[in-house]
Amino acid sequence: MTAQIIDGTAFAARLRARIAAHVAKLATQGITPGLAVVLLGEDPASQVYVRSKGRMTREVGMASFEHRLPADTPQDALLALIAQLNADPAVNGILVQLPLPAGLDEAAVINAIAPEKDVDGFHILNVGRLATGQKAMVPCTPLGCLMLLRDHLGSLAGLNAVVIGRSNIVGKPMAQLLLRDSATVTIAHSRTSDLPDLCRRADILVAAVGRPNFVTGDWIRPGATVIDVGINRTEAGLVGDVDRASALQVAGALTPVPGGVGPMTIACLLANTLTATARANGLPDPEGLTP
Ligand SMILES: Nc1nc2c(c(=O)[nH]1)N[C@@H](CN(C=O)c1ccc(C(=O)N[C@@H](CCC(=O)O)C(=O)O)cc1)CN2
Repeated sequence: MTAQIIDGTAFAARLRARIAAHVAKLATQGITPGLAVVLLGEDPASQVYVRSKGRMTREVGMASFEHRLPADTPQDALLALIAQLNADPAVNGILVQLPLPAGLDEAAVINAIAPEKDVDGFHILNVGRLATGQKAMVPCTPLGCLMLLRDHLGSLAGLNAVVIGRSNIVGKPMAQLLLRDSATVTIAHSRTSDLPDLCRRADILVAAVGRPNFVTGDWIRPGATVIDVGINRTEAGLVGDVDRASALQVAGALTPVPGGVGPMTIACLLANTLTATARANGLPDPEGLTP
């Protein structure tokens, strides 16, 4: 068997085109969605992501506000900037690029963002809303994975899903979204016993562990849909958490790295910014952009 490659780059481009059409419609009502991105320090990968976010925000017709601060910015100054963005009516979405430099309290920073502008979906209120099935802002990477899964599989109801990784950014919200779609969900992690055997029972396998080529073909149930969230920079270049060559022989479908989940992250950030703008203006949620 040779797995189908799920083309996240193409899907994300179509999603951004739909978002641009929504933004153009809002412009006729005098509304321009605004996204503020805050970057602290000089982490090279974060700089690339923030630059891409700014470019794609402008490409869909939204206003982009970039705030670049030194790595040694005191927490008080960062919280003061967030308070200013919370109060700014031109800003509908606020994102603080992670990871933060050492010494800053990530939870305090995230929870200082107004929940309705928290387009990352990391604020404790949005986490709780997602967990209890209420209207929330949903983290971008898992939302992108869900869109790819629904597009490929249709209904996820009754399918066995295994999520490897329990991070707040990907693993936990991914599990919540799969559960919401009536999959039977197991979250696995470094202490899970007999992980390969557990994975072999999965119709949907999501790998979000941050270890290059961790999941090999012999862990995969024949025909399973495999979502690779890993972005690992190695001497061999950028690789995922899934060993592509062996996985392709067994899986039914696989997201590649690069070009799978990664591009969906920024497209879903724009989707969330549009959703936040619609809600701020008392308009219905744009169709197909929220779970
Ligand atoms: N505040 C946040 N910080 C971080 C998030 C996030 O969602 N919110 N996620 C990641 C980084 N990230 C966006 O910020 C991100 C990662 C990867 C990609 C992407 O397009 N990847 C490409 C490869 C690009 C490359 O060469 O590096 C791909 O997989 O095809 C976009 C955004 C951590 N921080």
